[in-house]
Amino acid sequence: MAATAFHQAIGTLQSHGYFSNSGLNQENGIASFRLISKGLKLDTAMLRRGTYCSRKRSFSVIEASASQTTVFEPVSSPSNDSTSDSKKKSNEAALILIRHGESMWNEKNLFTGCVDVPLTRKGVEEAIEAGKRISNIPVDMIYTSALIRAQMTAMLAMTEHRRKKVPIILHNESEQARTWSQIFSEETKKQCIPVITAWQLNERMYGELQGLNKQETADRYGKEQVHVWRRSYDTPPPNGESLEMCAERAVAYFKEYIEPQLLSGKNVMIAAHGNSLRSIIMYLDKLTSQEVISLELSTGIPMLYIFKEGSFIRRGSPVAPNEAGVYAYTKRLAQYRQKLDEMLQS
Ligand SMILES: O=C(O)[C@H](O)COP(=O)(O)O
Repeated sequence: MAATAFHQAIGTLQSHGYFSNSGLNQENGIASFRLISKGLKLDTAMLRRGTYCSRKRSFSVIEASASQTTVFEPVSSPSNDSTSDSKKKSNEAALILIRHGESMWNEKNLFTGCVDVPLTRKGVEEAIEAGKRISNIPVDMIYTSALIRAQMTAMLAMTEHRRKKVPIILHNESEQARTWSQIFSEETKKQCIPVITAWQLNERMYGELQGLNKQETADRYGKEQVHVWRRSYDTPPPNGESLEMCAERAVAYFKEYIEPQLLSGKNVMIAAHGNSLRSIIMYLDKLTSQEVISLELSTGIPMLYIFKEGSFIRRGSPVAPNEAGVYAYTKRLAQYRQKLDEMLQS
């Protein structure tokens, strides 16, 4: 039955000119075809037999691909529901930065860098505690590195958010990943927060120090030399990245992809790493290469910035979900908190 319906759907699409002459190549129940739709040449879409049999669903798959949308458009929170461009420019937006919770190699005091290690139980608890602290602050989009310790931190923190939107990691690594992760309910999409993973936000690559014990390394090379490798701006560890080299990818990504979202009024959380975040904070706070040496970030502590008219105002770390100070920072945060209270009391 599914096969027949599948062929009917494909036939319908074919009759509407959705296919080029390449036709269909059906193996193992997978039909791969080139789509020519609405003048847009679409990448080959992979459809699994029986999943997209209904004609409507096939069109929705194509429309989604045609518009090249991500899985869903982030819905702006009450605090920034303005639409006109001029209002967007005056929008405030909250930016939350959070270094991942304690990792298993933090616990062992090993240099980690780009090695993909998970959180410890303490790191999980730190992430949940961080979520409590930001539970009343609006989050419309989440960016994490490609490393699991940052992704775990973001997802665990959001379990504590009072808005109860569902963070969903976007999969754009292939057309199939994009197609197979489609959401077919507009209402459900509104209850989701897109999570974008970016290697550019990965921890600085620690080169030949990765996996070495930090104390043993200091004993071997000297405390001063290790401090220079760990905290200086332009001195890389052996065959690794300096903070400057890390900034060249992390800050560039922030400026190109994250800052435009803030400018449009989207509230953003970034879950990343000690050094990739140091490089971003150096940009936000306009620190010199001398000042950044003393910048240290603890694991799992959220930091709040308010982005307004192109400037970043550092607001420190909310120490509690009901900390009055957090909501005194801007009217919009106070309004959002009030709407949350009303929504949860109704
Ligand atoms: O990569 C690591 O080892 C940690 O994430 C940060 O290490 P650091 O505090 O030595 O920069």
